[in-house]
Amino acid sequence: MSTPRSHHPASDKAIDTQKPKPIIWTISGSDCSGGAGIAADIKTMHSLSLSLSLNLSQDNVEICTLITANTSQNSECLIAVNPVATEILDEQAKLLIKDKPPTAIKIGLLANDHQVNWLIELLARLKQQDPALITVYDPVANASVGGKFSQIDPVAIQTLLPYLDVITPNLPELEALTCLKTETQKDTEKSSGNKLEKTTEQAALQLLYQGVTTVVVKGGHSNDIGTCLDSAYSLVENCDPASKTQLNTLKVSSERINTSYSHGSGCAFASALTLLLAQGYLLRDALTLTKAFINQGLSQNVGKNRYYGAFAIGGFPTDDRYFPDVVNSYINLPKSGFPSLGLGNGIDNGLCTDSSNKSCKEKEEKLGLYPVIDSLDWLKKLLPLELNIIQLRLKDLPFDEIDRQIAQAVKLTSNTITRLFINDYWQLAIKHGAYGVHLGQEDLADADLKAIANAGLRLGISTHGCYELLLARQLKPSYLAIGAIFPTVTKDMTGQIQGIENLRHLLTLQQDIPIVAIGGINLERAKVVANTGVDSVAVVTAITRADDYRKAVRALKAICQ
Ligand SMILES: Cc1ncc(COP(=O)(O)OP(=O)(O)O)c(N)n1
Ligand SMILES: Cc1nc(C(=O)O)sc1CCOP(=O)(O)O
Ligand SMILES: [Mg+2]
Repeated sequence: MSTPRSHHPASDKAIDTQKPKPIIWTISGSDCSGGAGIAADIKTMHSLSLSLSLNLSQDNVEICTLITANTSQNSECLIAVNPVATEILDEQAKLLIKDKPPTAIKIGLLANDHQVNWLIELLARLKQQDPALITVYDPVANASVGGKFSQIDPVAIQTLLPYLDVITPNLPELEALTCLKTETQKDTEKSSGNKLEKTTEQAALQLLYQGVTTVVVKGGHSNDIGTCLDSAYSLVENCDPASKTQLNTLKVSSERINTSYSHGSGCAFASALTLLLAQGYLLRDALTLTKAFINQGLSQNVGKNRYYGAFAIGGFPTDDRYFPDVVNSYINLPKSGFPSLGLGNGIDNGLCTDSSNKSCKEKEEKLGLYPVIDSLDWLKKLLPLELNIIQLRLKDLPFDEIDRQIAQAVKLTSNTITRLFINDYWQLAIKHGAYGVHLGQEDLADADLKAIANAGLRLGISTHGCYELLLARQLKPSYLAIGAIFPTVTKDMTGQIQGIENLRHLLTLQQDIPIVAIGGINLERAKVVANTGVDSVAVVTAITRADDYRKAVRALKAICQ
């Protein structure tokens, strides 16, 4: 799982036909009451996969089951675990390897050390055959109704860790795995959130050093009665050779949902995460969507007063209210956000000082076509074509030359209807009084957003998937760009191709911020992109490599307005 897959679940059929269905093995226990274990795994993965495709016609997953134990439990107690012999599990695995080799394996209840040792051998073999195999382990230890599922020696689990891509403990499970005290609801003395995060991080680091690639800690058992924070920790290679690795942390937080109907939510969490990773989502997006899926399920049962109700398994989450906040402490948030682009609702764009210019006074509804260009020559060619917005994206030039070109570009666009956005160089955009700045996610951490807002400049931000979109929308930018919609020759976007269906999903999270779609959009694809309802379509090569750029602009403009 270490490298993201280049395909995406929701890619446009025109460019991405006949992808093989992922095959997911679930190695978990059976819960005779049907709320958790293998039943929850199968329901979660089929339900998510079916509704992932907006036309609801494709169940894009094959699920195979290896049952580790036949448990006797109901909503009140766990009576027996009844492990299945490893000989039987091995017989099943051998049959499946020939017939249905796994894309991903979701592991739940392991009933004893024999099963752990059998699994280690199996995963070692499978990972050797297919290094891209995704393995996710939900370390089920205690039943939510009380009672223990297994008495596995923690040392056996440590030996399993190097074969796992993701482990998904809750806080008590993290404590049991690491012998480090985090903070659970059993603690009498409430300590600060900061301290909890530090000790959780330490415990996660211990597991990472033992060989698992990512630790996803579920915060459902924390002392915090107001919020529930889930975090994903992984070690990444550091560019600085002095410190070889650094800890990468993703945090998503939601208001706590109080319901007693959460039986099976841990299994559903790990199954959703596995399915989404197998479908090609990056970890950050799979985590965010899984959290939204869990919030959606927990919310279904709030206020209900039934005798028994397991976690409610729904479809792919699209309702904004279930999506978590992305927690970031590094971005300096300006309070009131950034000025709007003056679009829609008959608002004057405020750009033109020449009151006799008719087109200046027109009230615009849509941003429309958004050329992204790399020279003043292109700017001069495009300005007469009366575009609402153009971006100057200068790369690989000496700083002085960039300074000069930005100054010149601002001059050229003054007294025109064209909004000039400057890519990357926010200080120069402020210095020369450009209309706006476009920043990527990597640029955000280094930019002084307050200075950009105080100077009255508009801000556009690139996003690639729901995690980045949620993060960026907190900044209340003037527009959000979503990319890359299709593969593009202009820039390496491997692993970040959104496709049309995912673009549609992301549009449900826009919160009235104008959306620009970018990446691999040509004349043919512009129609389907515009039909999603985006406010603007940004292109590079569809114009700069067109046989006749004027014709291309006219045609694209007509589609995008
Ligand atoms: C409209 C629009 N969307 C996305 C980008 C990409 O910006 P960024 O991620 O900062 O990458 P570079 O353009 O700097 O390579 C964009 N420029 N414009
Ligand atoms: C500059 C850029 N940013 C992208 C993103 O997804 O953030 S895609 C992209 C390249 C767009 O070029 P073309 O129209 O030639 O495909
Ligand atoms: Mg950039």
